[in-house]
Amino acid sequence: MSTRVTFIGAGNMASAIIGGMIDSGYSPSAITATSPSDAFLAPVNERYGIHTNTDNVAAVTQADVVVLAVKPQMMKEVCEGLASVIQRRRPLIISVAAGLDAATLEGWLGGELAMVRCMPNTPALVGAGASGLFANASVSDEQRQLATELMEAVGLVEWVEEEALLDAVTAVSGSGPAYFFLMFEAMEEAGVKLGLPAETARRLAMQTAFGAAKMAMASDKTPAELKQNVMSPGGTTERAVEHLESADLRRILAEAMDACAARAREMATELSNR
Ligand SMILES: NC(=O)C1=CN([C@@H]2O[C@H](COP(=O)(O)OP(=O)(O)OC[C@H]3O[C@@H](n4cnc5c(N)ncnc54)[C@H](O)[C@@H]3O)[C@@H](O)[C@H]2O)C=CC1
Ligand SMILES: O=C(O)[C@@H]1CCC=N1
Repeated sequence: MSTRVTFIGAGNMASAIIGGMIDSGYSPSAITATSPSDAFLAPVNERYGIHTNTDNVAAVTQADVVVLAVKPQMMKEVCEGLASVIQRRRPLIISVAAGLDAATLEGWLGGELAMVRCMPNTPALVGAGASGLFANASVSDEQRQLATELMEAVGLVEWVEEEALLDAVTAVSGSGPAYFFLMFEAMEEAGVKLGLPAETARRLAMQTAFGAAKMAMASDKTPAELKQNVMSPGGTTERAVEHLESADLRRILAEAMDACAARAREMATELSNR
């Protein structure tokens, strides 16, 4: 029998992981998602044919794995409501919440548990996610393997051995899709100013990002070498890249990612003191 997975929350991140799991062959009948309102559940039910439930406690009574996928601000209330059934049943807990540490979640869930913290990203929806995972000391090798299999169903998995490094993962890949979407918006706008139809500029920008990522992943060369290969001496790319470097794109990105990781730490403090 396949592992029964219950998602608490059926929003962007849960739907992305569920969609990816189903595309990669997970049985919809082994997956349940919850939300307080049927309005959120109807789309995942119709789209994926999974079980849905507005009652969190009922939804975890048969679960082998419980994925906590509500907003960090909702997590305390949700965990406290689940504590007794979770302590009785002791499933593997996987939390995808940004900035909430395992010890705080265990406290809200009534005590020591096997817990994996996962920082996924929304491209999980198309099987191209990137997740950073951390396991607390109660997680067995078998459970680690289970978490790896679950998240590998929706993309790349990288384990980190220090929980604090999940904030760095958040800065790189958890929030990272938004940086690239921003680039698409900006490249489309700039392409339109140069005379292209918006749709043409958007398609070209997206295909270029896709091609660059695919090529970099398949190549033995470093990104610096691949960049150099595009930059003919005295040519067009050189001019553009010089402009990006002198406008300090690297510093801007580093500062944005520092701010992201700092916000994850700040959320941890704010939320654990509630
Ligand atoms: N959106 C993203 O790109 C990423 C989000 N995350 C994390 O995923 C978690 C969820 O974020 P999103 O999916 O973006 O939020 P969302 O707002 O799209 O989804 C939250 C879901 O929780 C449900 N919910 C609210 N109260 C509930 C309750 N009492 N019981 C059960 N369900 C309840 C809502 O109905 C909704 O379906 C957050 O903790 C976030 O930090 C992590 C990585 C990336
Ligand atoms: O913005 C957020 O807080 C969540 C966590 C990483 C991506 N989205």
